[in-house]
Amino acid sequence: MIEATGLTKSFGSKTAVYNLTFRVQPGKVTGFLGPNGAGKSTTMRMILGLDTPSNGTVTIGGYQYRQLPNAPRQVGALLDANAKHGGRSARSHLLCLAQLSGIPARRVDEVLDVVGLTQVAGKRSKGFSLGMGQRLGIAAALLGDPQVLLFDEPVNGLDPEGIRWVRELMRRLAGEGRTVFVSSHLMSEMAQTADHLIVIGRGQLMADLPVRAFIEQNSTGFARVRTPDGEEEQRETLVRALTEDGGQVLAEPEGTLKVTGLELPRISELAHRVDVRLWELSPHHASLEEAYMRMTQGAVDFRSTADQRAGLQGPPQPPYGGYQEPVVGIGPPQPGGYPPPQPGWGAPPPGAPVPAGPPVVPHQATPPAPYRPEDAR
Ligand SMILES: Nc1ncnc2c1ncn2[C@@H]1O[C@H](COP(=O)(O)OP(=O)(O)OP(=O)(O)O)[C@@H](O)[C@H]1O
Repeated sequence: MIEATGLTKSFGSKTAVYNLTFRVQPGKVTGFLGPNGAGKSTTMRMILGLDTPSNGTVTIGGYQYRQLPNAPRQVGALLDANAKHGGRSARSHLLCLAQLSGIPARRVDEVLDVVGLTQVAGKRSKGFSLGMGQRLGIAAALLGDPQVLLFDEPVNGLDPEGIRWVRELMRRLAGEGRTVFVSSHLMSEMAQTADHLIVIGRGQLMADLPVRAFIEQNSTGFARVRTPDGEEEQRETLVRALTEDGGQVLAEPEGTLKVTGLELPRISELAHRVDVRLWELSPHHASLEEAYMRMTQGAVDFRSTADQRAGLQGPPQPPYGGYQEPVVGIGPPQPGGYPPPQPGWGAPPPGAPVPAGPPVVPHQATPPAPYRPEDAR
């Protein structure tokens, strides 16, 4: 198990990680998520003794990494796939690492096989693609057959087949009872890989919970409704009834309606009342990606703006301005697609985990601007 308590790291006046407390349990894949610059790599480096915490502690199996007996046999990590001598072949790179850690040389061929690099084992790694480099980094992490594994963005540069392979590998390693801690930006990937999530923003803990609970607590449910095709009047009648009853209705390109703010039985009742037949009425949840975006929106360090093009003339427009997602509701259609979020719609629902607030413990480090739920609106 990995255990962090009050973990803090400052670089000069920059606080990269602030007061992080969490546990990473064995037998599970724990996803470590956060926007760019959130502090994921810094945290992983502190776990591995590569950075010294400014405050707090982090241990693996009760020991700080540097105190761990025979650490390379207990902990394997992929931090930076480029951290290798490009002039060496994949095999000799791994052989060097094995020798340094007292690992038998035959293990090198085993891990090359596991990551699918046997055929290029004699080639210099500087000619490797990003994906091959990632595979070599994963091979190095597996060398000591460790019980604890840390992977920083392991699917970076991998093609879909490679991504699936990493996913299966992580699941298999956790299934063998190992502790697997993996950072990623890809929520969709984590949804399929992780059992548990630790989410940070601006170095602070924002969520620590099972994937399923994360989705349930952070996603706004919605109903998808379909009225008989070609019966526009029926559809308009239903939209009016739903919006008058407090629902928000969005037309989807496939002809269905996305309804929020009303329970399914209520939608059914209203449809019955206005005599509209339904071809579909189904419950849905926002994806993990949507929940994550909403949670971390206020803690993003890097934001893009629309390209103003310095007054340059834009490319020619299609004659009718291109496709715009229609907005259904009473009144004239609004420009720009979806209407603005309503109060309580798109914001974290009641009961959602409250992100780490202002510090309670006096501290030398300057906390980063605390995340405020209103930032996400
Ligand atoms: N050695 C360093 N010196 C100064 N600042 C640093 C150092 N290492 C990290 N930082 C800063 O700390 C913050 C956290 O960086 P970190 O790399 O841990 O984030 P991350 O979540 O891993 O980001 P990414 O997903 O983009 O890799 C960033 O603002 C970064 O610029």
